[in-house]
Amino acid sequence: MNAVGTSDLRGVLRIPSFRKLWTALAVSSFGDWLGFLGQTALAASLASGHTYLAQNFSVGTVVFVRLLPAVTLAPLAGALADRLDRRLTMVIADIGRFALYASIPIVHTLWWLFVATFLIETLSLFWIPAKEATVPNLVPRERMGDAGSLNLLGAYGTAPIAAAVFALLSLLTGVLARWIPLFTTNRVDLALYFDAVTFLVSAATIFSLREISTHGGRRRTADGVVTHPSVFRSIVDGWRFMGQTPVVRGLAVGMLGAFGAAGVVIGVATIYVRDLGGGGAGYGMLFGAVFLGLAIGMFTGPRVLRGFSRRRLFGLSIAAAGVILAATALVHNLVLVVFGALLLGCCAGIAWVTGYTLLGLEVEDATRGRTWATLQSLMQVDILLMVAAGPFLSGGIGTHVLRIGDVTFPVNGSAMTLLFAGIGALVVGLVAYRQMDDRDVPLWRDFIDAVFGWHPLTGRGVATGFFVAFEGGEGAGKSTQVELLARYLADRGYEVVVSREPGGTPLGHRLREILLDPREPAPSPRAEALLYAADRAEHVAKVIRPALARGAIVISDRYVDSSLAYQGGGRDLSPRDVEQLSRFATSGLRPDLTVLLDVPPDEGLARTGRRDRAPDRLQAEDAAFHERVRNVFRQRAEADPERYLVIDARLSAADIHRLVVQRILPVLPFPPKRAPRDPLPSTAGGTP
Ligand SMILES: Nc1ncnc2c1ncn2[C@@H]1O[C@H](COP(=O)(O)OP(=O)(O)OP(=O)(O)O)[C@@H](O)[C@H]1O
Ligand SMILES: Cc1cn([C@H]2C[C@H](O)[C@@H](COP(=O)(O)O)O2)c(=O)[nH]c1=O
Repeated sequence: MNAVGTSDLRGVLRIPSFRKLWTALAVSSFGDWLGFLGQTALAASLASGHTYLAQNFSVGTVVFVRLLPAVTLAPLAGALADRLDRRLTMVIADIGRFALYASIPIVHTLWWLFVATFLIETLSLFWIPAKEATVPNLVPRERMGDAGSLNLLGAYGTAPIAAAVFALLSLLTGVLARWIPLFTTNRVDLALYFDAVTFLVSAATIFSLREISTHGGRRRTADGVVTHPSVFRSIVDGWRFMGQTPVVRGLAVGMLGAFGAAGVVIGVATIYVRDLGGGGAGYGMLFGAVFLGLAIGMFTGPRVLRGFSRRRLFGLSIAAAGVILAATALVHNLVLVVFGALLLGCCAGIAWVTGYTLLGLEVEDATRGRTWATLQSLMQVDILLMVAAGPFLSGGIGTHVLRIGDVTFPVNGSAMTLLFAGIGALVVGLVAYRQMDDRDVPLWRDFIDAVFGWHPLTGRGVATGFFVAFEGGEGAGKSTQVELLARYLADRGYEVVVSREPGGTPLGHRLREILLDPREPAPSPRAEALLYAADRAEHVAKVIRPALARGAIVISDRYVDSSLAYQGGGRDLSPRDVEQLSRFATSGLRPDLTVLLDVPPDEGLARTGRRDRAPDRLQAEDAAFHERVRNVFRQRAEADPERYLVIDARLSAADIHRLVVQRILPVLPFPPKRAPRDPLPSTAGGTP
């Protein structure tokens, strides 16, 4: 899976498991769009003998019941999806949707159409979070942006195809009706049967995908026992998790703000174009420009700004969309407005694909489904409210003329509403930016680095670097492997910075003595956690971030996971407290890869015992302590396989080194700055 080298979308599709999942997504999204067209057409046709109002009402009711499950049941479905076997959930949801779609033309009544539509959408609520939570398990971390773009293509690019197929099937039905009387009475039956089959195809594709994780948000206690939190507990956790994690909070604020503004735009766009003197064509052009901009933003934005911090990009693109929307609202010229709509769509596209990618990368596997579902339901309520509120506000403001001297300016409610929406998006974007900012590098420098690949003052390359942490119990062989890897990469021309915790800085060196020297008075567990955090804060600020900003590879002997394992597991402090402390110390900096050297504690301790110095404070802890430490390390790695490489540390040092090199080489995001000292060995990871 890691061997995908190029950055194009086809590269992601070369990952067989992701290709299958994507095929299922595209087929079932196609089915969704086709189903929407079929359901609304059938609703109109079943009410065709009634008044014009009744026909509208029945179509409106279908749309309403389609949205209802997402608004009311999404968090519950997300929480359940995290607890269920993902593959089975998707297969059952697809088979259910097949049966329900096929039943609609058979039962052929309005009430069953409503009930079946509700049930179909409820099943989709289980399918979507299971799929969302699966993607990061199949795609390497650095390809998540491409995977997000492809998923969007699968989800929305199938809409026009579905519309074309629907039109073709309607024509075909017209022809068939000459011979088969069944098709005379109803012209959408064939489309609905065809649609049902698409879900069977999706079910079969998912069924063959063995790589999908079968676990959900199961919790393990320190001794490895699996426990199941209640559904209620899962939902409460999901809400609390969203509120307490700055990145997810920033994501939620940004997405809700952006969708709210989009809802307002959708609500008042028709009136706005009419106010500008445009007709249907102008309206079409405006929407075409937004969608074209969205596509451009989604596909080119993440590539052009590849080195730019995703967290920064998310808030900034929303803020930029807000500025463009507000400026567009003040321009009374349809051509300029269409141009503004293109730029607006571009920023919205970047924001969407970045937010989607961040959700996959920053939210833990166990809570990803529920976070996504909670966000989705909030966004749907948000957009519905705003679509309704937009025209209401616009109508309330009415139309006025502003006179300054001899010059007059039309002040219309629609434009004012767009102006407010733009200002709202700007504020929300800036709030999200502040919540999520993860870099000390000034924004302008980050931007120039990302766009041009160099910095005009320093002449150095893109400020991304690569960060590897080695973790494991006592005597696992971390220092040995850090040294081997550093030498290997430096020989290949990379700038490598080797460091360790505690003790990677002068301050850290003094803290290390206090923390580990058994002659020093033992700090209380909380004080110990704070001292490790202080060491880390200094290490990140003075060593790691500056090196990454230069584009170096940083290799650290221990990092955050050691605190979670030793203080959170060994000392039994609250893992959440330790995690928050670490996040504060690192301002969210996470390794690109963590290599966990897993060794039974007695074996590792025996290795350290061969040294001629006395055991330090933590080495001197009892066997149960070290067993808890090992369990936490293993649980963390198990929960996030994309970020971890777990190696049995009982292998020889040379074998371990070869495995590390094999994993790391394909994922390094940049070539070495200078030519290698030796030619590369023919097999990755030549024995040291
Ligand atoms: N794969 C290996 N197999 C056997 N012995 C090893 C292996 N790797 C390292 N060693 C030996 O084990 C001892 C501990 O190695 P090292 O210092 O690299 O581990 P460490 O994880 O950094 O230890 P600590 O946690 O105490 O800092 C050293 O004597 C080293 O030579
Ligand atoms: C970073 C970190 C370390 N520890 C412990 C783990 C080890 O016992 C020592 C470091 O010793 P080493 O020889 O350098 O491996 O410190 C910890 O308890 N918490 C931490 O965050």
